[in-house]
Amino acid sequence: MTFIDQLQAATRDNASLLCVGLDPDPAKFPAHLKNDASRIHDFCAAIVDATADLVCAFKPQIAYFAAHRAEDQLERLVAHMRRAAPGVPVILDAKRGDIGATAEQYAIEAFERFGADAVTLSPFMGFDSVEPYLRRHGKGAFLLCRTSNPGGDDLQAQRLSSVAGQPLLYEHVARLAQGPWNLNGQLGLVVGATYPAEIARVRELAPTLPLLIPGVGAQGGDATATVRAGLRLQGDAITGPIVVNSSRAILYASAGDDFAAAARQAALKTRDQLHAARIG
Ligand SMILES: O=C(O)c1cc(=O)[nH]c(=O)n1[C@@H]1O[C@H](COP(=O)(O)O)[C@@H](O)[C@H]1O
Repeated sequence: MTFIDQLQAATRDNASLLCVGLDPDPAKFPAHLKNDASRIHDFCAAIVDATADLVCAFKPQIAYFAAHRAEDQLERLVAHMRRAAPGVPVILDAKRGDIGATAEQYAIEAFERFGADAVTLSPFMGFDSVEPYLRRHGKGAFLLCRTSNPGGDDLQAQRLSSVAGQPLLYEHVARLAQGPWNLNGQLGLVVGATYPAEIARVRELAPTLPLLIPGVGAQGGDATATVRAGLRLQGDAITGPIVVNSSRAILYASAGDDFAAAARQAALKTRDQLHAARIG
C-alpha cells in the first residue's frame, strides 16, 4: 500500500483530517515523567494509544528525539504505532535537504531505520536533492512550500523574476511539485494553517497533491478556514487531500496525570472541527 493509499484509508476510516504531531519535550511532561528523557517513548506511546482512532496520520518531529539522544526511543515508538494504529501512516518530520549522495543516507534513515511512510523535505537545494527519496516507491515526500512561521515570507514570498509569469518562490515550488518533479506521484506540499489565502493559492496550483498543514492549535491557525482553502472533494471522494497537524495543543492539553485523556479530548475537538468544516 502506498503512503497516499494509507492516508486516504486512515482519513476515511477515522473520519479524520487530523495529524497528531509528536514533539515530545520532557520539560513539559506531567510530574511523574517530567524532565526524564528516558520516558519520551512512554509519553508518546500514551498519546498514540489515546488518539489512534481519531487521526489520519502521526508526525514525529525528529529534533525532539535527537536532542535527547532518544533516536532509539523513536524506533521503538514507530514499532508501537504499527501495533496500536496499524492503519495510520507515519510522517517523519525531518525537513532534510542535501546533495543526492547525502540525501540517499537520509532516505535510509527515514524509511529503513525509522520505518516512516513519508518524510518532510526542504526543496531549497533543487530536484537532485529530492530525487533519492522518490526512488523509494510508495513512500511520500512533503516539500516545504509556504511554511507557517512569519519568517517564511523572507524567501518564500519573493518573486522569481527569472521564471515566466514571475511567480513567488512558494508558487514555483507548488508548480514543480504538481508537475515535473512528481515522477511517481509521491510528492506533497507543506503549507501553514496560519496563511489560509496561501493554502488556497497552493491548492489552485497543485489541485491533487496532499497538503501537510501545520499551525492549528498552538500557532493559532483557523481550522475551518484551513479545510475550506485546502480540501478538494468530488462527492464523497477526496481529490485534494489535506493532513492538518497539531502538536503542542494536544500533547500538553493537561500537565497532570490525565494528560492522555486530555490529549484525546483536544484531538476529538479538533477532529470534529475539521470534519464539520468539510461538510459545512
Ligand atoms: O513541516 C512541518 O511539520 C512544519 C512546517 C511548518 O511550516 N510549520 C510547522 O510548525 N511545522 C511543524 O509542525 C509542528 C507544529 O507544532 P505546534 O505548533 O505545536 O502544533 C512542529 O513540529 C513544527 O516543526
